[in-house]
Amino acid sequence: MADQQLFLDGVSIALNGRVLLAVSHRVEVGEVLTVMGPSGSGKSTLLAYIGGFLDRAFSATGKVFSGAEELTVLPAEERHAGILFQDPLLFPHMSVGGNLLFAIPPSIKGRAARSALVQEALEGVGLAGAASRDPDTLSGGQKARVALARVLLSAPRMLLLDEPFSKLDAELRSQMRELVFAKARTSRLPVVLVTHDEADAEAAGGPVIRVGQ
Ligand SMILES: Nc1ncnc2c1ncn2[C@@H]1O[C@H](COP(=O)(O)OP(=O)(O)OP(=O)(O)O)[C@@H](O)[C@H]1O
Repeated sequence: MADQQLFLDGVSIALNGRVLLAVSHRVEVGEVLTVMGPSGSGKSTLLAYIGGFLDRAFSATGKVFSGAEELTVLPAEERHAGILFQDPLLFPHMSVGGNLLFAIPPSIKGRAARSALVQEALEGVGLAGAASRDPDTLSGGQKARVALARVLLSAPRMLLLDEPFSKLDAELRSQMRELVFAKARTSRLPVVLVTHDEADAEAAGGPVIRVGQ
């Protein structure tokens, strides 16, 4: 289901009768659309609308398409949005491999096939051999890589990034950006990135939308 452009068709989101943001944009495969704006301007809310988990406090109009398919008529679990937040949100009671196995769609059967996908995903983020590790023993940067591997294994149609680099120090941050954007290109996924950091927008290299100004 990758390889589909993401189309935000006249999306407008309001809170208590006031429009927070309005966006119309086609995000191409491998492209990163960066959304910037002050705190409270509705950036995370836009990702929630795309992903299908908008809180009822908001009212929204406009459609979201993945290729020709309208997502806004589908429940969140059928939209296949891959989301990364500030926090990697790994399950602490599972090994790294367990966290990754959990994300693989059930349509992929067979223990050996699933296990091979986990190994491949870990190699792809520079963590070969980490499957048996306990997430609590990983550094912040390593956890972020596991979260990336996990979201890619879930066969998403797009990546929605809610400040996923903001807790990393400068060097890790720049490495992680490059890795995420490279994976989006090779996995043929459109990306929406929410950030406060101009350097993120620059590294993303795509269009930038400024909201709440
Ligand atoms: N569940 C909710 N019910 C009511 N208001 C909410 C709810 N969630 C967020 N808000 C409000 O909606 C507005 C937009 O919030 P949102 O989290 O989208 O902003 P943001 O631009 O992502 O901010 P930040 O940069 O601080 O993460 C804010 O004024 C926030 O207080």
